[in-house]
Amino acid sequence: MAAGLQFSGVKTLRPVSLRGGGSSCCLPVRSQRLHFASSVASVAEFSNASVRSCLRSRVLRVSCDGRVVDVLEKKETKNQSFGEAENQLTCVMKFGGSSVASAERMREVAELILSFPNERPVIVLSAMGKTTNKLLLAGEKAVSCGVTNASNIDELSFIKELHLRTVKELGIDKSTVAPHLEELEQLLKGIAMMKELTLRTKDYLVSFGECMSTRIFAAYLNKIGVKARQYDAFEVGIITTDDFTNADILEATYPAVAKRLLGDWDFDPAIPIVTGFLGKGWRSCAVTTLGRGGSDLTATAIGKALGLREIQVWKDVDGVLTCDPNIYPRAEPVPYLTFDEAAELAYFGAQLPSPPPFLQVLHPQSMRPAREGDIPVRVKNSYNPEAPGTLITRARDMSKAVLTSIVLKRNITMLDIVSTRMLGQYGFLAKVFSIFEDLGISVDVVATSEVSISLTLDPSKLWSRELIQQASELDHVVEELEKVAVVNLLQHRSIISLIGNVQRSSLILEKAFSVLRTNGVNVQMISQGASKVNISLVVNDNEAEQCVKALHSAFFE
Ligand SMILES: Nc1ncnc2c1ncn2[C@@H]1O[C@H](COP(=O)(O)OP(=O)(O)O)[C@@H](O)[C@H]1O
Ligand SMILES: N[C@@H](CC(=O)OP(=O)(O)O)C(=O)O
Repeated sequence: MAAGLQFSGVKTLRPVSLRGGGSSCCLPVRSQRLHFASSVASVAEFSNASVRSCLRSRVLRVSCDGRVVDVLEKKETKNQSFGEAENQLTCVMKFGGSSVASAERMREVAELILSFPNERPVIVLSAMGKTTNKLLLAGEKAVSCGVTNASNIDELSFIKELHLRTVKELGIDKSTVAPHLEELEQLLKGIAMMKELTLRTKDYLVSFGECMSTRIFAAYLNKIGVKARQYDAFEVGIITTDDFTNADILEATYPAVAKRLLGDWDFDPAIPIVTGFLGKGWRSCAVTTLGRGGSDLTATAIGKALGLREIQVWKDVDGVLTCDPNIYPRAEPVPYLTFDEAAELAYFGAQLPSPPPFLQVLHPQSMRPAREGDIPVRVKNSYNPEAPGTLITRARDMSKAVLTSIVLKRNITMLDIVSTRMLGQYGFLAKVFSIFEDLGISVDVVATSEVSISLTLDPSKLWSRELIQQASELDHVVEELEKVAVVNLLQHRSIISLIGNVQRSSLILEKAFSVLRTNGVNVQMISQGASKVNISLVVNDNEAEQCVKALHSAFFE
């Protein structure tokens, strides 16, 4: 089991009074910590100021067998802006790759953080600029370039140059990243020698991006007199499944992260600078990643773990927009969203991770921890902090809401499955879905009649596999389905998701179909999910962009 799951056995010398849920009790802190580990609700109790002030006393570190290892005194901290130890961590601020792409951007981000003197944030960072894409490309080249050429891979030179230039321009020590760059080169040589890049190695390879950006930023904050402490997510308690390149965060993460970050903050306050995107596989103990764009999920998971007031995700756009600005530049910011709307938007907005560019506004799973912890998420523009951005909360005034956003998911595989009537209706549906379950493939959009099912396959589960494996898996699905049905595999389809107030579905559909008819587009499948915020339409890939533009004009302009 991963080390982050274990409790280190930190306890205070005296009992504390803990109030929460209307009752109060008096227990040694060790018991409280074990108690809060078993319940997320108790994390909020742990954040309680009265508990904290008691915790900031002398602390015993004890070994697993109960021996006292050392006694720690809380240090007095002279901290420029985040000074008083009574002050607690207030929010998460996550900055994506575009926000920390250069030394200049890092300076601006530091200024931006300091422009909120009342906040004591946990900072989550992605890799600088396009570092993740470059690392993946370097890994792919290493497979076939030969050991002697591995050091000369263009992408490696680019990454070295970017990081060394950044530390130089920020006036911090080269040693902040030099050992990582050295190890990265060795890793690429290893890949070249093995002529193989496994998913596990891929995750280790890309982790260098976040490991370096956070070290640079923490060193820079310390240099300008703002006390900061760097954390690697895989050391801090982000525990995941072992699904390399697309891992899920496990429940054990929340108490583990709270224990580590709150414990350190209580003991010696310094702004935590945490690597986004990364985790630690609970069985393998190896570095995992949460899927492309996964730093958003790191941010919301930390927000939930610490029971913080707000989670801010800072992007290069003025918030969540009415559609992808790369498809239609006249897209406009959406001021308010519910978690449900944002989750659907993020899920159906997820793009193929390769080839680059790879642009999605929010990680598809990122709303889950925020919704579970009921913590507002604010999407802001780090290039334009004045813009109000988008506020995502549990509920919002829907009385005037019709359509909120239009989302396009391209390159989808659709299956038309018509029963051969060998099975009854129940047996047919059950058989079809059991085939998907057995093969570990999830389904996105479904429409059924008595004897047929049309569905689209969730590409994110397929993306994490090698291309050749994807093709053989699709063949396998079709082969299995053909035992009970006539199957038509349709590729190059797109899902257009209309996110909004589905209470007004007739109005939305009337308008949408009028636009599609005018544009001569035939919808091949339609589904209104139980979520009540999303109507999905499937069209041909080559018609999809034109449809999104026309729908945007009709609904928003
Ligand atoms: N509906 C949408 N609203 C806002 N941005 C979107 C949307 N759909 C796609 N995008 C793209 O997502 C990008 C997200 O911003 P970015 O700064 O790249 O985030 P991060 O660095 O956190 O991944 C935008 O630049 C934009 O191109
Ligand atoms: N660096 C990772 C994780 C991430 O979240 O990045 P960004 O916040 O720049 O999308 C990626 O590119 O996928």
